[in-house]
Amino acid sequence: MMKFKKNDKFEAEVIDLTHEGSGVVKVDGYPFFVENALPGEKIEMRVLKTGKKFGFGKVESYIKTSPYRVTDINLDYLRTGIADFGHLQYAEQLNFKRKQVSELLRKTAGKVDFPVLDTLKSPKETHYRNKASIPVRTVKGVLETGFFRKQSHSLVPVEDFYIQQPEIDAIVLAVRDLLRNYGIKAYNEVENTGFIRNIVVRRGYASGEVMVIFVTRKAAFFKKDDIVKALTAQFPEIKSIMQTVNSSTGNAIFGPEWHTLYGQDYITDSMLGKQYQISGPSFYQVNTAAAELLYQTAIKFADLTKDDIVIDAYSGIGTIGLSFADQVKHVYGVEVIDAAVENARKNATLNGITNATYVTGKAEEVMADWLRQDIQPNVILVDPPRKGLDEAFIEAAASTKARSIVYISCNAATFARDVTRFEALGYNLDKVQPVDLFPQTHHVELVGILSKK
Ligand SMILES: C[S@@+](CC[C@H](N)C(=O)[O-])C[C@H]1O[C@@H](n2cnc3c(N)ncnc32)[C@H](O)[C@@H]1O
Repeated sequence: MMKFKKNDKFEAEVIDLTHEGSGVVKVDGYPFFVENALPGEKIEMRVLKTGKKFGFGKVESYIKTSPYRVTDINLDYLRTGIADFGHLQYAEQLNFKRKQVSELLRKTAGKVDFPVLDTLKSPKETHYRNKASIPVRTVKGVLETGFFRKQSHSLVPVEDFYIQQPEIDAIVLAVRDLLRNYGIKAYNEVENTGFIRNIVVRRGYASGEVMVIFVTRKAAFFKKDDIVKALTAQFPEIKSIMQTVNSSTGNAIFGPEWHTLYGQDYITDSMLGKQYQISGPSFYQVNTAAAELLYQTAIKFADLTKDDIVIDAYSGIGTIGLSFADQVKHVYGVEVIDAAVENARKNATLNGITNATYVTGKAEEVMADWLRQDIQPNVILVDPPRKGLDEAFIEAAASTKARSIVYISCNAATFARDVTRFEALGYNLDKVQPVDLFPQTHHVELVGILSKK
């Protein structure tokens, strides 16, 4: 039985860290999750909330602190989740991520002591993000840009986002000031009123080209021309200003309607020596330099030859397949977002690549079509979103008897689940390499390779 109630205080030892960066304290087997508490620390804790299976606590004071603690972190970064691992030294973040992958492989895939490789570190530990998606709300009567407090929709105003390129922060602030000056109303999600929901800024890591996207509740944009003129005069690196209209009440950022307010509907950046056009709705890895390491690892694992036919499933704008197309016979890509497929086709042309075919559709359906067309891949590379692979996709992929499945994952839990499915269909997990694409945060990225038994 839980013997504590709200506001009780007691001394406790922090024994673990959740995958989202909260410290874990256990009293008679009952866990409390505590923000800003690291394993090995001794704290005086105050109970915030108790539930049936777990509770939440707050550090009142530190009796002993961890040698791995970062002491000068702005606590708003932990509270908002902008950098929910920002209080842990970087080398320990890398260890924690490796252990987490290893633990999920044990729990979900029954792999005891699988030799997960040491996490490859990101070339940049802070200020690495090439994209910001910043909510706009009214706080104390003033239009503000910032980030939501964890598990809430209460906006904490932020000016230095710590993990974003500083050039992006400067543009967000300039947009905020223009919106204030022209009296534009921030979105109110409770009443579904107001105009500006989000400001999205994407900046090419190598090119420095910038796209600004206004996410609005309605199409009619008061003072649009003045805002566009002022912004482009201040930041000549802005090559594209877009508006997307999202009148839904859900959490999705982009709406179905897009308008080009200035310049092109894309920016160009380069990765691994190739040029890529990126449009507003398309996915593009947010940490370019670390993504290059991730792709290089995937390519090394695939051990490609000139005769290989490779499927690049969940291909986005083609950044993976096009980076190795000149080493293989043919690349077949599939991606559900049409604008991204258009980018991928254009990107193939831009880089003089003629042996890559891109199809719009769901990977699980297109994979079955390819089988019917007798396309016989030697290697299948997958890079799905967090929910992982559809069972129909796994069955179709395994039925090709491809030499290897190279699996890039942003969710080690669904990766471990899908590994068990592939293993039941004749594949063996050989290697797993975490690559840190998201320093200072709990997010884990990895590449694994499964070989035909
Ligand atoms: C993690 S991103 C990877 C994109 C690309 N490989 C890259 O590295 O930039 C996952 C991609 O899968 C796409 N996607 C989501 N569900 C899909 C599905 N069922 N079939 C095909 N693509 C899908 C998303 O639009 C997104 O572009």
